[in-house]
Amino acid sequence: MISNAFFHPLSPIPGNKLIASTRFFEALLSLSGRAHYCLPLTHKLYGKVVRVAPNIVSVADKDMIREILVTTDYPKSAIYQVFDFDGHENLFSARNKSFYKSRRRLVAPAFGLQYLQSVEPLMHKCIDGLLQEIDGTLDALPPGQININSFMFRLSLDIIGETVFGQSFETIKDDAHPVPHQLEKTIKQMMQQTFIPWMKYIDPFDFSFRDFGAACVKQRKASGEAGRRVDLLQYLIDAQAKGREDSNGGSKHEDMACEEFTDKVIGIEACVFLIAGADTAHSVMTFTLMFLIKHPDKLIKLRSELDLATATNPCGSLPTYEQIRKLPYLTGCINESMRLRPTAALGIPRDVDEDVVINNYYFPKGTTLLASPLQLHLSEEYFPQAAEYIPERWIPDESPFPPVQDFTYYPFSAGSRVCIGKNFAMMELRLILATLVLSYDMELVPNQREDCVQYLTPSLATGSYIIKMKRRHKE
Ligand code: HEM
Repeated sequence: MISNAFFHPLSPIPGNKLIASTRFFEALLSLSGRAHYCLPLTHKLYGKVVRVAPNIVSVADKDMIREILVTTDYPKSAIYQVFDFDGHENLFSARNKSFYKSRRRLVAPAFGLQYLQSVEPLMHKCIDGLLQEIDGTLDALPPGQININSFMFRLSLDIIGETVFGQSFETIKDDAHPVPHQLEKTIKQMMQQTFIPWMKYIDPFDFSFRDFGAACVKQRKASGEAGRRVDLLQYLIDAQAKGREDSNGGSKHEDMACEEFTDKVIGIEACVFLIAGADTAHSVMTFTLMFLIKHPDKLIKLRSELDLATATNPCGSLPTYEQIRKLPYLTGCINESMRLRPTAALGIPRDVDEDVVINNYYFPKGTTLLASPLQLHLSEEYFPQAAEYIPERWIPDESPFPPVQDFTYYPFSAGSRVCIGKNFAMMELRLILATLVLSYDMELVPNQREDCVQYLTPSLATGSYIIKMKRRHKE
């Protein structure tokens, strides 16, 4: 510990010597889900670049973040190995850049705006199911108190089920489907085994959800032309077929990833979308509603914008994406929520692959750099009144503040490894928020706990946020 604290090549980096000398505190805070409370404090005490474990440095300097994520684009950290579900890298876990490039090229068009618009009816179907369940709960449980956190969690799972696996998990109706439970357990195990690797011998991963992914691929293929659907699974299956065709035709696909794009691999990538796409959207949705309910003036303003945009819709019909996708206040409300509660609050880990000096700091090969969004998102220097929820700051004509600077805000990461599901997520978030705000009057239920735990994503420590909801009757 003494050697780590005082004689390690990273010891000149500011930070608490005791914390920096061992992984104990990192493990303690991460496993308790409370590290996000300490990280800002550490930066406040020691500055924008802070050593937080023997080999790990948290960085909250926008120019260094650009260097780490974009300019040099350091590879993802070895920590991601824990996401190699079958011992092979996948889109999320890939550290090998050439493998990653070819896999992303194969998968990315499925997340292009054009293709995504074709999955809109599937999202609508799930959102419609949500409204029915909320209405049912409101009828059954006057005075209309709803745990919106639970509804958002279940809805985000169902949307991924419907759009990625070709079948909803129907969690909005009941908790019976095994996959979400297996997934929750596996994520907990992953966190644990990042710090305590030998736990894998005592509590091995439950990989049954991986078999579910493969079974969905098999089932889709077996159903032939009649079973075709416009969803992400179909896109991946078609991409596989196209890759094989190219190879057979002599014009062998330039990348190896196609040949390796087996049914099993497609199933695993689908599970990756489930892990990366369900909890993230759930937490953003819950926090956005929470902020709006606590700021009724903002909620009224958002509703006016939505009412105007959907004025010609027949009563009871859901807003279409075309109607809402460019609404500035709707986007501002979501952006502002992701600023205050970024998903990757503990930082985006990248490994330095050779000895380097960045901004006069020396980092030996093997250092893990955490690009920390939380610190920048909450910085008064870049976001005046940083602790306040002010969606107007995202609308140039309305913002009382200077424009948001590059690399001070990156809720979806940045550079080559930016979230592939960003367009998907924004579409989902806009559709859900617009529908709820148009359909219900919502009110705060005071005196609830709002503290968060942060594992892969932030979530409410109690797992609950109750709001008062009432079906809206338009004047
Ligand atoms: C509001 C919702 C979302 C947020 C805030 C979010 C945020 C992020 C962030 C910060 C990363 C970088 C993580 C890292 O480097 O460790 C990421 C990566 C990723 N996200 Fe999202 N995400 C969201 C929704 C989704 C959805 C809906 C999907 C898929 C359906 C998805 C799929 C992925 C994948 C596959 C990656 C890895 C990309 C790569 O490494 O190239 N995300 N996301």
